Amino acid sequence: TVYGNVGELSTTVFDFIVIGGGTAGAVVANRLTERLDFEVLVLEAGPTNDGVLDSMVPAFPVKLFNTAYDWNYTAIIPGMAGVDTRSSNYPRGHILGGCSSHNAMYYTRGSADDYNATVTGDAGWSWEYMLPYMLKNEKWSPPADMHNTSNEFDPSVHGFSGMVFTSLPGFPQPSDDMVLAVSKQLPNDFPFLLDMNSGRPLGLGWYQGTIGNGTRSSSATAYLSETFTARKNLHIVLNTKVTRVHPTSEVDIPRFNTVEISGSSTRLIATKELILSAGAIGTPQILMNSGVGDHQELQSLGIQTVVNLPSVGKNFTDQPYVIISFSVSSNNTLDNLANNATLQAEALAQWELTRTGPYVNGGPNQISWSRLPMDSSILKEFGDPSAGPNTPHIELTPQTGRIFLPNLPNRHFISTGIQIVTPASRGTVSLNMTDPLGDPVINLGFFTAGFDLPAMREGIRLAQKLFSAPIWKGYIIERFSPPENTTTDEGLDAYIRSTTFSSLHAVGTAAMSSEDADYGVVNPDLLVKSTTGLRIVDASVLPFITCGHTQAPVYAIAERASDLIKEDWK
Ligand SMILES: Cc1cc2nc3c(=O)[nH]c(=O)nc-3n(C[C@H](O)[C@H](O)[C@H](O)COP(=O)(O)OP(=O)(O)OC[C@H]3O[C@@H](n4cnc5c(N)ncnc54)[C@H](O)[C@@H]3O)c2cc1C
Repeated sequence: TVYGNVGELSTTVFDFIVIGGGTAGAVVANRLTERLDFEVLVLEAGPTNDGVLDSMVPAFPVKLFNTAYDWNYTAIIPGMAGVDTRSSNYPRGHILGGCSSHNAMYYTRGSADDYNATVTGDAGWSWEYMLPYMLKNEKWSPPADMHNTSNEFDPSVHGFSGMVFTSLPGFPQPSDDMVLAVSKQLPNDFPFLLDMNSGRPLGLGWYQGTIGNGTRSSSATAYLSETFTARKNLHIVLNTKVTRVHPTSEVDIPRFNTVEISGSSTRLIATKELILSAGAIGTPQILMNSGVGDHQELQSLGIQTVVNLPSVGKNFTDQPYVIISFSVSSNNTLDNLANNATLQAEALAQWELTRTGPYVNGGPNQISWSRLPMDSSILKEFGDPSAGPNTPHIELTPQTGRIFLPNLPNRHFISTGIQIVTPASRGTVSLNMTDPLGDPVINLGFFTAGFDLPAMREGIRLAQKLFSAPIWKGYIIERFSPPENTTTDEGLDAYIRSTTFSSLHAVGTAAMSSEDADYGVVNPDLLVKSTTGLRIVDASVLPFITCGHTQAPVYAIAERASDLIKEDWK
C-alpha cells in the first residue's frame, strides 16, 4: 500500500524500515517483501513518480531539475589558482525511485576490475559473484524503433528476465554513422566496442539505457509497480523525511531501531533492521544528525556522539564533466529540436501516441571509453587511480547539438561531454552549522588531487582527436567552445576550471571497508560498524567510484544486499 503520510499507517512497528524509496531502497523493499512474514515499511521524502510525464519521457529529465521532484541542492566546486570557489546546482531525485526516476538513464556497470579490486577482502563483491545480480536486475528489451540490433550489443552478457528494462537507443541521431566511422578510421584510439557492459569497457560503442517501450524504466516503475505495492506486507509512505535514527539504549554496541521524522512526533520502530537507502547525500546526513560520525565535528555542532565513525561524509567521489562544442556545416542536428517549439510539440505528440520518435532517447547514441596510454606522464607522475588495466579513465559522449551549453549562438553544433571516470579527488558531505537538518554542505572536491586536471586536459585533446577523423572533413567548421586558439595547457586548464560541472554520480560517503580497517563506515555485509540493527544499502557504500555511471552498480549492490539481509534473518 502507498500512503501519503505516516498518520495513515495502522501500526508504528515493522520488521524492517527502509529509509529512502530510491534506486536501492525500492529494490530492497521489493526483495524483502518476497518473504510474506516480513512487514516492511519504506519512508520516502519525495512524492510519487506515478503519472509524472517528465520522469516518463526519456528526453525530459532536465525538466525535473529545480522542481518538487528534485532536492535542489547546491554544491561547492573548490577554487584553484586564478579561479574562485564557485557553487553549482546539484540535482538529486526527490521522488519515489530517487535518482533512477530523474537521471539520464545511461546503463553502465563499470569494469570487472572495479568489482575485483580487493578493497574489502570479500569475494562476494567480485565481478563473478555480482554478475548474476546484474542480470537479475536487468530486462533487456528491443529499442523503441525496433531496428535490427545485431552487432550493436552482446546478448551473452545481458539479463532478459529481470526487473529494469534496458535497451539500445530507439531513434537514430544525425551523427550515428560519422561517430561509428571514427572507430574504422582511428581504430587505435577508438576501437569498436560491441558491448560496454561486458566487464571491459574500452572502445567506442552503442549507448545502453534503462529504457523500455520508449519510456524510462526506474526502480519505482520496476520494483514498486502496482503488482508489488499490492503486497500486504509492503507499506510505502511518501512525503516523509527522516531526520534521525536512534538506538534503543546506549549500551556498548548501540542497537538502532527507532526512526524520527520531520514535523511529526510519531516514532517508527523496526524490530529487525533499519536500512538506510537515502543516497550518498541523504544517508551521511541522517547518520551525522543521529550522532554517528566524526566525534569532533559532531561536538562542534552540539550533537552527542553515539558512534565515533570519522569516515561518515568523507570520501565523497564524483566525476568532473566538461563539454566542448564545434560548429558544423549541416543544419541536421539536435539543435533543431532544442530550439523549435513546433518540433517539440510534434515529438511529444508522437511519443504520447506511439512511444517512438526523438524523445525516446536519454543521451548520446554512442559512448567512447579510453585509457591514458601506459607511458603517459600523468600516470607516471600521479599514479593510476583506476582499478585495473581494463578500466577507462576518460568517457566521451559525442552527439549533435549544444548539450548543456545554452549560451552558444544560434547555429548548429556537435558536442561531446568529457568525463574523468576514475577521479582521484575526494570531497565531503557535512552538516550545515546553522541548520544541521537543512541542506547539507556538499563539497565536490574537484581537482584537489593531482591526476584529475591533466587527465581532463588529455580528455579534451582526445575529443579533439575524435573530431579530427577524416569523416568530419567539411562537416565540422570550427571548435567554438573552447575557441580554436585555446591550445596551451594553461588555456585548457582555465576552460576546465571555469566550466566543469558534476556528472551527478555521488558515491562513497559511507564507504564499505574490511572489518578491521581503520577507515570506512560499513563492513562488507553493509552493516554500520560498531552498531547493530543498522545497514546501509545505496551509492554511499561504494568504496570508490566505478568507471562509469552509477545506477547499474547501485542496483546490483541492492540486489546482493537483499540476499544478505534475507540470509541473516532466515
Ligand atoms: C540528474 C542525474 C542524472 C544521472 N544520470 C545517470 C545516468 O544516466 N546513469 C547512471 O547510471 N546514473 C546516473 N545518475 C546517478 C544515479 O542515478 C545514482 O548514482 C543512483 O541512482 C543512486 O541511487 P541511490 O539508491 O544511492 O540514491 P537515490 O536513488 O537518490 O535514492 C535515495 C532516496 O532517498 C530519499 N531520501 C533522501 N533523504 C531522505 C530522508 N531524509 N528521508 C526520506 N527519504 C530520503 C530520496 O528522495 C531518494 O528517493 C544520475 C543522477 C542524477 C541526479
